[in-house]
Amino acid sequence: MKHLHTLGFLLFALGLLIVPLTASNEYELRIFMLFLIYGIIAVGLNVLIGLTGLVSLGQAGLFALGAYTGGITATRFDFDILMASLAAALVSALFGAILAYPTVRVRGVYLAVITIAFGLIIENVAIEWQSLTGGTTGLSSIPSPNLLGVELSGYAFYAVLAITLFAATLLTHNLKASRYGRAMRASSQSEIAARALGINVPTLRTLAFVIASMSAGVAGAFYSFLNAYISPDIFTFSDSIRFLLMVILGGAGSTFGPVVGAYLLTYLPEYLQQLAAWQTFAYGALLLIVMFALPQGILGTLNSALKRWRPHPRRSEPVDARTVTDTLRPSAQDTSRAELVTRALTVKFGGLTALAEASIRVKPGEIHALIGPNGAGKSTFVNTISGFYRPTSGEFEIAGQQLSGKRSDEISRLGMARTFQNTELFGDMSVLENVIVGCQQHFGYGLAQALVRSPRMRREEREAQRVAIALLDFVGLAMHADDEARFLPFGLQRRLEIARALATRPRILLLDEPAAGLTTQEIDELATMIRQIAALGITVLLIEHHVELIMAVADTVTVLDYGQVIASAPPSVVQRDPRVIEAYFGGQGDLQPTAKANP
Ligand SMILES: Nc1ncnc2c1ncn2[C@@H]1O[C@H](COP(=O)(O)OP(=O)(O)OP(=O)(O)O)[C@@H](O)[C@H]1O
Repeated sequence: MKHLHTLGFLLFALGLLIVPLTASNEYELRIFMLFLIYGIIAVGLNVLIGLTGLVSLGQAGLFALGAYTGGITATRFDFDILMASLAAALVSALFGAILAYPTVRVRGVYLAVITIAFGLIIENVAIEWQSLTGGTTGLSSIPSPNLLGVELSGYAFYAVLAITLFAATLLTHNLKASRYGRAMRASSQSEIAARALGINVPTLRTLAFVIASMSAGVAGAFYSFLNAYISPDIFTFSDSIRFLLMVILGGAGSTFGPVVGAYLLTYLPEYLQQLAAWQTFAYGALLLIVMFALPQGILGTLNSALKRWRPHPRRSEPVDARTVTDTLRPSAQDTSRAELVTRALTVKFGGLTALAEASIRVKPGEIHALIGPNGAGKSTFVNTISGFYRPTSGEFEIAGQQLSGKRSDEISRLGMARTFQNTELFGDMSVLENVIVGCQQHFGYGLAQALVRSPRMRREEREAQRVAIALLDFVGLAMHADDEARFLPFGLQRRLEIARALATRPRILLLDEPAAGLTTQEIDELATMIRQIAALGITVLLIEHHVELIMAVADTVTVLDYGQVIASAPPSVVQRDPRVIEAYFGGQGDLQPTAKANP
């Protein structure tokens, strides 16, 4: 795929060089320049839609903001094209960040409505703020573009647009292949898993909004120079839909998809002009047909076909067995740092007390099982100490460090990793990528380094790959490294979740019902793996119903009933504790491995 992308960029550059030469008149060149401007919007919007999975129907508003900022700064302050587009980028980025704020709370259709409202507000402000925008008459006499005092002729302006689109495509391609793009894709597939791996999802979404807004803003400034005139009716809601369609039609998430989409949706209306009254109908019908036939968009479908057609790469790199130990041990070596203590932890849901003053001490380096009948509060306990629920009262800490009140991503970065009762993998990503997302919190490279693929970025990515392969080998999945995670059998998906959690280099690993749905042989293998993990110095908190597994591996068992801790002792003691037997069997039977623990 890497070589295909290089070839793609070469062909793209060649196309951008050759096409303007084929333009026989100024009109044709202008249409091509319009495509470049739309391409810049679509490429930026692709970061939002294709990577984070969020939808904006307000891009025309941001495009207008950029156009007015560019037009006003050029006419009033004599800004050249560089300064005007920088100003437009800044203003739109600011509005993009504001627009991103609600995304922390809402998604899906609500987010779409908010972005529509934003677009409409901008359109109306452009109409009403006459002294600045010229109202419905618009802003005319925008000077022809100049760069550092040199006027840009038709072809020179074309070159500026072409270079910008090429650079935007390259930068977003680099972003996609970096920790940022990977984290964006991960958070769109499972937000809770992303948070549990230390990813700050709201910040990431804000970044995607800002990138999409900046590119719309810059495109807007270019547009004001190309048109020399702007008015509110140029930036309508239907333009927002067109920009969205460019991304979806071309292939959301693919590198060149938005460029192809922008090309088609710039030229299609032109070609369809001959159909006179049928133009809009034909336009809509064509779009419908393409979307039905190619739901992943043109390049998205092509990419999938290529993946199927190409022989599946198998990793043959030798796995360095020491890597797992080297990676995991340093973080867990100082075992005193791996103690988890909760004090009178209480969680109430309305009138229901799910967890009642639960005080539990998980000693460093031990395998500590948390059991209890259905509804006892185990999941509530796990979700609270991993930062997904806020405790009503009480506190908890790792190695003396207070964690109550911290977010799930912060808790993950402080050394607590978890798996989920219902596996939460990033299904569309490869098995290897899933584990690399886990490694990411130890990366040091920043956004600028990601955008230019700096040597540090490449070094850290290579190192993460090495660690991820070693971890996959550890859980017996190395040969599946390049498979898509969703195609793994269930038992292997559970192992992948463990490898991914280990990639964060945790001090404490929470395993939430890891044996659920596994065969007897898989459970035996899981027991061995849990012991190996504990041997590395990592404290394991195991929430489980499977009594055999608990008796086989646990050093201590804590029993919850109606949210209260009713016992905490070695397994042999707990299984004879009358209170535990009462909780499970109403006073009859005993908690032997053959007994069913989850009635
Ligand atoms: N988000 C929530 N809102 C309201 N009530 C909840 C919520 N989560 C859990 N509960 C309630 O809290 C109690 C404890 O539930 P919890 O899921 O923690 O138990 P559990 O021990 O994990 O059960 P299971 O073994 O079935 O997973 C239950 O009565 C449950 O209905």
